[in-house]
Amino acid sequence: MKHTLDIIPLQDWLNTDGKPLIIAGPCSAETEEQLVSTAHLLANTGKVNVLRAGIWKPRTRPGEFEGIGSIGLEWLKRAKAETGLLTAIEVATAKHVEEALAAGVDILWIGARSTANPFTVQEIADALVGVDIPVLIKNPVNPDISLWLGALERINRAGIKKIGAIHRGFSSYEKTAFRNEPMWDLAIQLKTLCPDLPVINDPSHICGNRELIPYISQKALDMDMQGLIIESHIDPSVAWTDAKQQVTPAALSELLDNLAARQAASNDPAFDDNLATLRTEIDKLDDQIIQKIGERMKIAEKIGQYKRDNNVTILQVSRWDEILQKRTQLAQALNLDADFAKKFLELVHNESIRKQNAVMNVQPTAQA
Ligand SMILES: C=C(O[C@@H]1C=C(C(=O)O)C=C[C@H]1O)C(=O)O
Repeated sequence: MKHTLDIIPLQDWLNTDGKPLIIAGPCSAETEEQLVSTAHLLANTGKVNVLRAGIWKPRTRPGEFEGIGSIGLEWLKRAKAETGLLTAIEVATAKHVEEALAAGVDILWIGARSTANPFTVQEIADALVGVDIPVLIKNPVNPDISLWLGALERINRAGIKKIGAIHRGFSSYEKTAFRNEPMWDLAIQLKTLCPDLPVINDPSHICGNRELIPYISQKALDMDMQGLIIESHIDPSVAWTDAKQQVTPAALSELLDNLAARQAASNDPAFDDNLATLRTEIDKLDDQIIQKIGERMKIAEKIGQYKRDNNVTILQVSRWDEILQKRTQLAQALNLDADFAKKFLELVHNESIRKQNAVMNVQPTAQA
């Protein structure tokens, strides 16, 4: 099902010359000198559209640096006046919104912790009624697409049509190479539900370290995302926050140069022809896969009838183990990922069990 947000497309409110939107700047505004000099270096690359800076920082523990506060807005004004860069900051309360608007900030974003809290998002939405300013909404910390959509809807209902989403990854219990798990499938779901919604990737917060940023940035462009927000500091080694994930403006410039720009479509007719031929093959194979799965389920149902007539359990662990082992081996021999093969087989097995259960046992309807 498609989602109906009333959106003004990104290219109608921000000209990026057909290139991805690049937002860059320090995690936190620390001093006037740090912010303004970083802004100049970023502007001089000619590759940055918007200067970002954290003014109020949501920190996990008290006692850490919680942002420089309102004075930082004056520094941002100066950076904008001197470089011509647009400016963007995070807002988390109605007061932040008021101050940001009064300071002439160009773009607001809502942070991941705020997106997770509908009261906060509503407070921000109420403060934005009657205002024409672009608002970007980061995914909530927890992998819940409804919360992300809900926040987009709240802001949209306040009359903000210049909206976008920022994919910054999700908290996960498992420790991986990433600070926040990308869980690309959620960003893909959002793009599928809201095809007109610009989605921007935040590789800095996904990675938590400089080294992985180029890889994630390229993947984001390959996922047809419209831009990148990357933390950049004049001297990351002395940054007051997120030191490990910030890059110098020079490193950012190099990183952007090395990204392969991709288009959503090609205008080469030969490419289109070849793609169409290959897609026909995929269509045929998909049809066969679904047909074969249908046939397999019919046999499982037949087995269910036998089991019912002979009072044999549905689940047969040793048979299932054997299938899992043999088919995963086959999958690997065919260059398929073992994990993928396992997940696929598990899905099929669960459905086979559901089908047999339907044959063998009548499920009572729950009383209202
Ligand atoms: C179909 C059967 O029942 C279950 C489903 C299986 C399957 O779908 O392959 C395998 C083992 C059982 O857990 C069976 O016993 O063969």
